[in-house]
Amino acid sequence: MTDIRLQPIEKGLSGSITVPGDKSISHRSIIFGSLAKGKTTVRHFLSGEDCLRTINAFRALGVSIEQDGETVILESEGKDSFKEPLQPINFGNSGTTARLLLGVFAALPFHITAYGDASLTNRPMDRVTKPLRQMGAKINGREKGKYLPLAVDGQKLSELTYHTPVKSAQVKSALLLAGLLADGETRITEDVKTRDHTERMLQSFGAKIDVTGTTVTVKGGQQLVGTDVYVPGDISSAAFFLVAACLVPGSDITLSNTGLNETRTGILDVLRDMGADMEIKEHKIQAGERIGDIRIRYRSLKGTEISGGIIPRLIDELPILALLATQADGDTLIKDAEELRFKETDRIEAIASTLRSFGAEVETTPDGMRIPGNQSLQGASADSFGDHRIGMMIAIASLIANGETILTDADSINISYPSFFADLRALQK
Ligand SMILES: O=C(O)C1=C[C@@H](OP(=O)(O)O)[C@@H](O)[C@H](O)C1
Ligand SMILES: C=C(OP(=O)(O)O)C(=O)O
Repeated sequence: MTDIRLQPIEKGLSGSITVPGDKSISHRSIIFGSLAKGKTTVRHFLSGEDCLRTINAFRALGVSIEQDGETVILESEGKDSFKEPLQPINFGNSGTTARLLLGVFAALPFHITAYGDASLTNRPMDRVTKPLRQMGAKINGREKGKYLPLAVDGQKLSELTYHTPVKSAQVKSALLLAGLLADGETRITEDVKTRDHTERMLQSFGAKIDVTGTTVTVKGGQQLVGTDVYVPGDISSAAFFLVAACLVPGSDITLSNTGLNETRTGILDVLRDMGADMEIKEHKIQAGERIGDIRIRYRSLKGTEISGGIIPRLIDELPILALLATQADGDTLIKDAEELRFKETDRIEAIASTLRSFGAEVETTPDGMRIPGNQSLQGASADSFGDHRIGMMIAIASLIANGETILTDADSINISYPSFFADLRALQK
């Protein structure tokens, strides 16, 4: 476990970078490329630990996957060419790998055991195992299949019509994947629209789906066809530098080729609402995903309320937005974000204890927190708790805290952003 010593910076961030590929889209490119027949070439793939778990799982099923840095080439004959893995599959720290692959494994004619690290072993899987069982899936594990490790006895699944009670793109995606491999027509409805990369990528791999409001319908038995995927920069990674630019006076940075899918751009709406000085140049659509450059310059911001339908559009950005809130003018209130309690850590508690270790005041609630603004931060010794987003939040806090900060367990950042410190240094030149 690496500890890193960090100092406040004296001048604003400047320059332009492209952050690594989107984590959600990178996972899906491997899943769909493996299920497809033919060759799939993925460019600007995120080589973070989570996405490598997804690659390893499909290699264990016999798919040929070659990775050369940010380029991944898959050659597959589709699911009928998969073979039964002889060893348990390790999902590591990755909730997305676990939930989405349970949807796939449930429909394959194999016995597969899967496990994860200590954090993932405590995250709920029944949000997918319950509806998958309604389709006929046979999945067994602790507490009636609530937690990993899980043993899946793949079956021919039947169609499902389901209104999901959790605001989760992982649940929706797991069920759409199972539906694609099942008989009949599967129809998933959610209360609030969550990220829709699965829907977009299914179509770019040649599947026909119907999206009406917040209901997605997929017919089973459609064969996907390999294609080329360019993965946009991950807005959830860009978020750390968007906020850094709003924290450090004099900053003027551009994050080029960033994903602008509107199910992910809640942070841009919040920054605008807080008064940020931001310009967006949208320039292309790749495989159904919008991409553009975001230029942001320092300006002092005001507090806001973040609640309701915007929450799924910025769920992973709440740690870094909470840090920003400590520096805004006025209070910030975060509500309806109970899903934060089911991430790599209980992020409501992890955010609050991290900000408190920097000397800030935070009041937590069951579904969010209230953060007063205009607080001064003191350098701290702060642990990432093994949570990559908390680790990066600590690193950005150190830029404006008085004195030295020691980030312990910095390695967790490799989960989603292995080049984080290199990119931060590039913006400090
Ligand atoms: O579908 C995905 O790729 C993801 C969905 C979100 O999780 P939930 O579906 O649990 O909200 C998000 O927090 C996670 O980082 C990635
Ligand atoms: C919650 C996250 O990921 P996952 O659920 O895939 O572990 C995240 O990246 O913040």
